[in-house]
Order: sequence, then structure tokens, then C-alpha cells
Amino acid sequence: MRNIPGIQAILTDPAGAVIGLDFDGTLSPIVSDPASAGIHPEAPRVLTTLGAHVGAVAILTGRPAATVLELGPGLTDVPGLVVLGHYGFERWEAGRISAPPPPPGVPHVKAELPLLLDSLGASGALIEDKGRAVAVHTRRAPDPETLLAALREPLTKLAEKHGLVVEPGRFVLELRPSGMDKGHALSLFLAERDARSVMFVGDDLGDLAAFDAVKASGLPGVTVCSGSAEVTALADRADVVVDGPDGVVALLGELAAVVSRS
Ligand SMILES: O=P(O)(O)OC[C@H]1O[C@H](O[C@H]2O[C@H](CO)[C@@H](O)[C@H](O)[C@H]2O)[C@H](O)[C@@H](O)[C@@H]1O
Repeated sequence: MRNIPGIQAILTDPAGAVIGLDFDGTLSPIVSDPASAGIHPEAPRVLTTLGAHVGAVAILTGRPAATVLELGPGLTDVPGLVVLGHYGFERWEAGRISAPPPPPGVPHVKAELPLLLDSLGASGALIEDKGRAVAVHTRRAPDPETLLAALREPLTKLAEKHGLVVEPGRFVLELRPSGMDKGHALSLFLAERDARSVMFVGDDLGDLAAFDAVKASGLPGVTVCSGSAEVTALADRADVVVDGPDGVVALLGELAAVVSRS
């Protein structure tokens, strides 16, 4: 196992470790159509081994929990897996989903969005209806960065009008309810599990809050960035940077091999 600061606590006491993982860009390679994403083929096997030996494996994602399970066949076999969807508003565990009532602003945003995008000439934008939130993607537009920048202000106004906030990500602006983020979700989960160590792996801006939560927990821990050319903010803050989902799965595989021998 490579020598990473903070990992020793996980290796010597795996039963006390929480392994937190983002989904898109971390366990699932980035593709241009969100509906066509899929988990890295080796990830379910590696996570199944890890799940049998660590305190908990949790996926913290901006996706609905059910979508992650659809895009990640085999995940339901991971022992004790918890999926915290919608940035932690939603929880899947042992086949059951729990969530608060849907935010009232979302249906209004869904209704107004097509006309707004039309009026802005944003025909290259893709609307992703996530049930409790709506994401607007620009990855498939001819100039994704320019369109993303042009949409930020009007989408922020639309979100505010309906009591929502804008969550920026990799060529995406998501209109979602406030009051939860991956940092808060991870902190609650660490407390619930009496964690004695923690690893969090992410790739995008929404994962920065989870990095902060690792540091704020005071636990021995490791923050891992699934590196990409698209987002650099995480790499600057991570204890270790690996090469995208291939690198994540390789690192988790090393960890799984060591803890399964102990
Ligand atoms: O918290 P995550 O699990 O990382 O989810 C964040 C968003 O991921 C998805 O969008 C991203 O991945 C797409 C598929 O590879 C890609 O096309 C898009 O450009 C990325 O932003 C997902 O569609 C969003 O709903 C999630 O919030």
C-alpha cells in the first residue's frame, strides 16, 4: 500500500474507518450524457471487499440515491453500504430510501426553465430532472464554459425566486434546496458511526465541504482527489491526488487488499 499521510489509522483499525465516496467523476467516469453514466466496472467488487472489513462505506452524491444504484449495478451487494443522495437530504440503506418532503420550489423551476433557456438562446443546455432538484448541463454545448458563465446569473435569480440555491459543478448548475451539503452529511454520518478514522474521495466543487468535514472531525483521515483537468480546487486541498476513477479504484483496491488480510 502506498504511503499516504493519515492512512495508517485506517489500516491498523479498519473497523473504525468510514470510507466516504463521491459518485460522478470518482466512482463513475465522466461522460457527456448524465443518463449514460455508469460505475467503473471494478468498483463494485472492490467496494464489496472493503465493505466487509471497514466500519462503513458511504456514497455521498448529488444524484438521487436510486439513480446511483441504477448506474451502479452490484452496489447493493456492498456490505452495509449507505447512499446519501441529493447531497445528504436522502438516505438509502438496506433497500430502503428515506427523505424529507420534496421542496415546493422545484416544480415551479421545472415549469419555468425551458422558456428561460429558450429566451437566453441556450439551446445547447440539457435539463436533468432529478426529482428534488433540477440540473442544467452545458457539457454538450459548442462552448460549454461560456454557456455555463452566461447561465449563472439568470439561474441564480430563478433559484432564489423559488427558495432554492445554485450548486455549481462540472459544466453543471444545479437548482436545489439549501440546508444540506456533503460536509454536513459526512459530519452527521461520522458521529452516527462513532468513526475513529475517515477517508473521503471526490472530484468536484460539491466535495470541498466533505474535505472540510474530514479536517473538522479531528479524526485521523485522508482526503483524496479524483483528478481531472476540469476542476483544480480539490487537488490543491487533497492529501493525495489520483488519476480519475481508474486511479480511485486502484487506490481503493490497494486498501481493500490490505484490510482484508488483517
Ligand atoms: O456528487 P456527484 O455524485 O459527483 O454528482 C454530481 C453531479 O454529477 C452528474 O453530473 C456530472 O457527471 C455527468 C456524467 O458523467 C456529466 O455529464 C456532467 O457534466 C457532470 O457534471 C449528475 O448529472 C448531476 O446530477 C450530479 O449533481
